[in-house]
Amino acid sequence: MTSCYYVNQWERETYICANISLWDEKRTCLCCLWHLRRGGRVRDPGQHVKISASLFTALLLSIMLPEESWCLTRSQFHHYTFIHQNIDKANYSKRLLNNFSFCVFLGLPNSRKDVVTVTPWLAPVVWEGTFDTNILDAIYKPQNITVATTVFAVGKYVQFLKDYLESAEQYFMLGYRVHYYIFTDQPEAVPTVTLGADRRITILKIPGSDRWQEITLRRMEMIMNLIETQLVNKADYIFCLDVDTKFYGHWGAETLSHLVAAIHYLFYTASRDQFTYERRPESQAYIPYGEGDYYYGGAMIGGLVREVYKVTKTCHLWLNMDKANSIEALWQEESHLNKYFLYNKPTKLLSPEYLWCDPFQSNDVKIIRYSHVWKDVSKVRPN
Ligand SMILES: CC(=O)N[C@H]1[C@@H](OP(=O)(O)OP(=O)(O)OC[C@H]2O[C@@H](n3ccc(=O)[nH]c3=O)[C@H](O)[C@@H]2O)O[C@H](CO)[C@H](O)[C@@H]1O
Ligand SMILES: [Mn+2]
Repeated sequence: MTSCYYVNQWERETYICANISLWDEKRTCLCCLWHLRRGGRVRDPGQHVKISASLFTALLLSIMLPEESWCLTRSQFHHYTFIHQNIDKANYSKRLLNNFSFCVFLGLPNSRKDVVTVTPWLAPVVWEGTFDTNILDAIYKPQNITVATTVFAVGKYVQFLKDYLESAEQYFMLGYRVHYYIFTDQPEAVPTVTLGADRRITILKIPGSDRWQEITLRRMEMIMNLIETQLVNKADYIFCLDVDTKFYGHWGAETLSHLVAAIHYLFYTASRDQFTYERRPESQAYIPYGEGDYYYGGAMIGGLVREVYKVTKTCHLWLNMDKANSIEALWQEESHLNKYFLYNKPTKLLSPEYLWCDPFQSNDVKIIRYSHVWKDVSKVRPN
């Protein structure tokens, strides 16, 4: 057993990281090790603080930790996530809630051996088989949270709304308070969908556009404004989603975290130099070859409202800077999001189960939860 423990103030999150064997030998926090291995510098080494042995031992014992790498994220918001299979559920969460104001995320290297379930910075990657809905619901439901979602349906994309909404009513955050915000140039075309208890829709009228790139780009600014004017203190979490999509399976509390990104279905096995990042240094979205963690899809951004606010504000700023320099990133705001997530690591990643595309198939993806429907772009896009 290790006798070495640090609280690592790294990126804006606080992690407690431990890997029993690595720590015994090297006395180095895993996050830093990862940076060192990649030729980078250790960030803020002065901020590594030892926590008390008794707290650490209590944590280890209380969660019956397997001797593997794991990570805890401290939360000022007092929410707790625990993902593990072999524990006495009720007893566990009670003990944890009583003893620690920690939000525990366990990337479970053992639960799925065929896919990557934890990132190099020790954020979990959510796959089927890595979480327990009963535990998560027991933790989140009493907190009475509100989950906002935004979706844009401009021009011919209003045709996707019906399936999007009806399927979300079947699978998305069931049992939680959900507030859909629909941005559209045709409020009258929003279909009437029967909503479950505690779920509602707000329609926001926005101008149309004759460039699809413009529509997708403008989302950042509009979501930022929505958060500023309507969501602060009204919603806890937010998911910003594409409309040309459908839910096919459970999407629940396992997706909640500070900052959540989804791995793009085309790139989850690709190497970083194959990622379609923006490669022109003139753009604010520029990521050089040799850098990058994952390629994230632009069709899903999630997390605490205040975290997503920062994403949209930063991307909006970068988009404006690019515009002033007459450059548009290769994949519009998706390119900027990828840049943002490179320097502000998501605290949770959703596997491609949560951002799939209908015609594709994969052995790793045991269940498709949310997917792009096939669209003939020449028929639905204005240009
Ligand atoms: C899987 C995935 O991550 N998809 C991303 C990808 O292509 P996509 O092909 O998925 O982009 P898209 O055509 O679906 O456009 C993104 C979204 O903008 C809205 N819209 C777009 C056009 C229009 O005429 N009306 C309208 O309402 C709509 O909500 C749509 O879902 O790249 C885009 C930017 O280049 C976005 O980052 C998408 O999220
Ligand atoms: Mn789309």
